[in-house]
Amino acid sequence: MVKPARARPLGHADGHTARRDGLVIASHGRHCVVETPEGERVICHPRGKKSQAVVGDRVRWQASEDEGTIEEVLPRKNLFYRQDEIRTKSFAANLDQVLILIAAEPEFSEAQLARSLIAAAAERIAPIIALNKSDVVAPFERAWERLAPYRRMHHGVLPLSLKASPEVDRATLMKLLAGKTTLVLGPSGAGKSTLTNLLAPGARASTAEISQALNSGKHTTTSTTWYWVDDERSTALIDSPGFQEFGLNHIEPMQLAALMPDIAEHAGECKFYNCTHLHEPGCGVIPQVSSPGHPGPISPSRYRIYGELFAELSQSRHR
Ligand SMILES: Nc1nc2c(ncn2[C@@H]2O[C@H](COP(=O)(O)OP(=O)(O)OP(=O)(O)O)[C@@H](O)[C@H]2O)c(=O)[nH]1
Ligand SMILES: [Zn+2]
Repeated sequence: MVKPARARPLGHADGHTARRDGLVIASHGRHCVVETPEGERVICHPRGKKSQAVVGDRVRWQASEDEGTIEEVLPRKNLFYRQDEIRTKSFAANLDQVLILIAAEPEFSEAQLARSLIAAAAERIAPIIALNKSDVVAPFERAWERLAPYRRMHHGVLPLSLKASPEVDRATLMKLLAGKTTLVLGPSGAGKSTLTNLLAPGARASTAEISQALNSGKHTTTSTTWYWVDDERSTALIDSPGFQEFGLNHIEPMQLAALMPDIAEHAGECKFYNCTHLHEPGCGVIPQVSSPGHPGPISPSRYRIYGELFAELSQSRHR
């Protein structure tokens, strides 16, 4: 329930109200919803630029009139964001992991998948890749095949069928998610709402309520929302749109190789310490790229994505 906080003086005789702890569970434009340790929800505004908070932030806030003011954003463990030419957009803070949900259909974009993995790696956030709709057999087989390079990486790929085997999938997911804060990302139609409804059945009603409170009835959607999976409030999912446009402008081109595990594995074998792995003689990466008649550990698609991103990030830096 989103309740306005009452402006009651808490503790201080000099008239100041006390600062209280809170967790940001939704944000929209400049205001956000803060949840107290007791589970009360309060609409808050930042005091200034410095107290601009994102979902997942731990904050100190103070009750004012009928709402609240964020006085301080506590230090973040990480901040997951994307950045394009125009703006930086934060997804969420203080994450334990990112669950990237794609599906047999609609066909997923490997470039988008790679980008989100790079963004997670840059913030040292562990990724889980799940491929949904295993019941749609032929498209699933094609998608599973396309994911071969990702299945070989440390995180692997988790097959799901959220519609056909919800109970089995719920149990599998709960083992991975229990006690953690997980950001769920994925293209439209992959099954994000299905997953959220399966794990946090009250989620839809709670979003509707939050959106309404934040927008005072206007028909705009909340951008990012936090859902508790359990009554004890130890396991959380964060739902966020924006998988489609995953700008990585905050990443240096020379950082890229280190953020792609299959390329990083061979990037230490290059002759030049500042090798871009694009054309240099003595490069340790290039000979490892698989080609017809020359199988190798780096898939051509991953290497192509590396090259495209390198060019994109170099260009955006030279403007
Ligand atoms: N065949 C099949 N369909 C599924 C499965 N999981 C979800 N779907 C269907 O896929 C469609 C999209 O699922 P949603 O959960 O709405 O997807 P979403 O990612 O939330 O999509 P947006 O709301 O557009 O972001 C729905 O029609 C679901 O019923 C599955 O395991 N198998
Ligand atoms: Zn190299």
